[in-house]
Amino acid sequence: MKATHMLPGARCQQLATSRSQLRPSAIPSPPPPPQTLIYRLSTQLRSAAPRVVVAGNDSSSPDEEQISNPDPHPATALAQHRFWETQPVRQFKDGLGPSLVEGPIEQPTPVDAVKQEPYNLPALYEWTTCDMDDDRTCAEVCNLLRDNYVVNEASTFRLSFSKEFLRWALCPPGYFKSWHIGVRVKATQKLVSFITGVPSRIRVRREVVRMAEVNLLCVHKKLRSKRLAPVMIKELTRRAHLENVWQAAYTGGLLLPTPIATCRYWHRSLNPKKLVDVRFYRLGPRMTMSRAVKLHRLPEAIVTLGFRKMELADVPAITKLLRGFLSQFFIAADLDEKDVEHWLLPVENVVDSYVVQKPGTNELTDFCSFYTLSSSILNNQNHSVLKAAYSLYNVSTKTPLHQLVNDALIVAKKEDHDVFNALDIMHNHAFLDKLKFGPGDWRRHYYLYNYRIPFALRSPALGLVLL
Ligand SMILES: CCCCCCCCCCCCCC(=O)SCCNC(=O)CCNC(=O)[C@H](O)C(C)(C)COP(=O)(O)OP(=O)(O)OC[C@H]1O[C@@H](n2cnc3c(N)ncnc32)[C@H](O)[C@@H]1OP(=O)(O)O
Repeated sequence: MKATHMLPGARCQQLATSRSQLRPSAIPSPPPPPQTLIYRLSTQLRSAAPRVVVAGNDSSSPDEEQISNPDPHPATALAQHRFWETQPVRQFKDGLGPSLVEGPIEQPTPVDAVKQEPYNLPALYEWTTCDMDDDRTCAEVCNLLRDNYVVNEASTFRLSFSKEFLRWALCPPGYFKSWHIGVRVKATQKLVSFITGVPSRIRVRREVVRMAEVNLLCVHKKLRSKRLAPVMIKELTRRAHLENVWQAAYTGGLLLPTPIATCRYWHRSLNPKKLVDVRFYRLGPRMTMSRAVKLHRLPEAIVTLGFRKMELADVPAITKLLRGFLSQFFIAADLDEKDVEHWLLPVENVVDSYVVQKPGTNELTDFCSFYTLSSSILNNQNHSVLKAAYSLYNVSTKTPLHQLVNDALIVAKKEDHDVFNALDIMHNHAFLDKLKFGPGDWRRHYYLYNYRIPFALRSPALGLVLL
């Protein structure tokens, strides 16, 4: 699970938004519209309640019509990548098709053959392992990210991580401290770069693969474009290999070789007035503030009988519900009870989960969850923080999905979130329009490292939220 992220893969996309009634203004200009299979298929898909999720079907080989669709990322149109062209990832020039083998690209070596020494850094810098339990180190990481992590193009918002959030995101069951990697200036000990991985199990089709979920890659603004990022990535890769982990999952807004799927953030305004004030939204020509407020008004009380906050005792039932739900996606998180306890049990201002308990019984029928991540609002006199909720996993077996998520919107609003974000993955497309989410401008690419999927997946094929 993760992220990047949400978030954070290129998190700026979370900050960009448009909607027919509320239009973006100074928010990032969209990348060129992808003339892609993914895009066309996901559009078609909205009308066609998908159960499955390969760009085509769920049989082991996609049919002719599906594989003859154009490659979403034809090699001729794309930039060269000095670093990525050397890595075990599907290259743009490989194209797509059944002749390519699905699965690991490189085979593992014995762990004792893995390079034992860290990669070289320029002489002024040194490696550090960031102990997130240590308050001072954790604060240093927060500060590095606060000043240097993802901003939107107009530089009006920057993602802002609390210590609690970082500990939740970086210390799941079985995590490796050695995967929380920093670089310091030797002379001053200032932290200037960071990258993290957390261990996870991800099922791709029928294979459950141990992976690192990589996130929070950050290089200090003054050290950009000096090829430090590839060294950070190689060092994390080396440390993952030392733990016998040979695959990774990550997301980002940058187009690199080669996404397994591309999805988009949708935004549901909870506090339209503030969102307009801080220029997250711009009112469309036929929209007034009072109409926008009215349009986005939510009921005061939740609608679903038996809707309540998740508790520790719910973990086994929720794990079962979630595993059943996730089994239908081509690629999905493989979560056990320990994972569910860590990732989904509520932590104030970090993660919220709600269950629906059938009245008069112990049966849990439905589940919804979101995490909280704020952004600093730069250069605004009235507001300094934008509080956003990000949809995690929503499972409905009895309550209609849109009703369940509407109740999540109501509780998120009560907890002072300004906006509720959701990716168009899993079954989310089924509630986005209905609940007045608007599509954001930026896309988020999902990647696998050292694992080839030889066809394009539609975003509803993804049963995996990376932070
Ligand atoms: C088995 C285990 C494996 C584990 C590893 C799995 C892979 C994990 C991969 C990491 C997943 C991270 C997930 C997240 O955290 S996504 C969030 C990324 N962070 C930000 O956007 C924060 C603000 N930006 C920065 O701090 C810097 O601009 C960063 C650090 C992003 C690049 O620094 P800088 O701008 O100074 O560049 P450079 O001169 O050092 O290096 C240039 C090279 O780096 C490639 N580059 C640039 N950005 C990214 C990116 N987001 N993913 C992968 N590669 C990236 C770029 O294409 C080029 O290579 P090539 O195009 O020439 O080939």
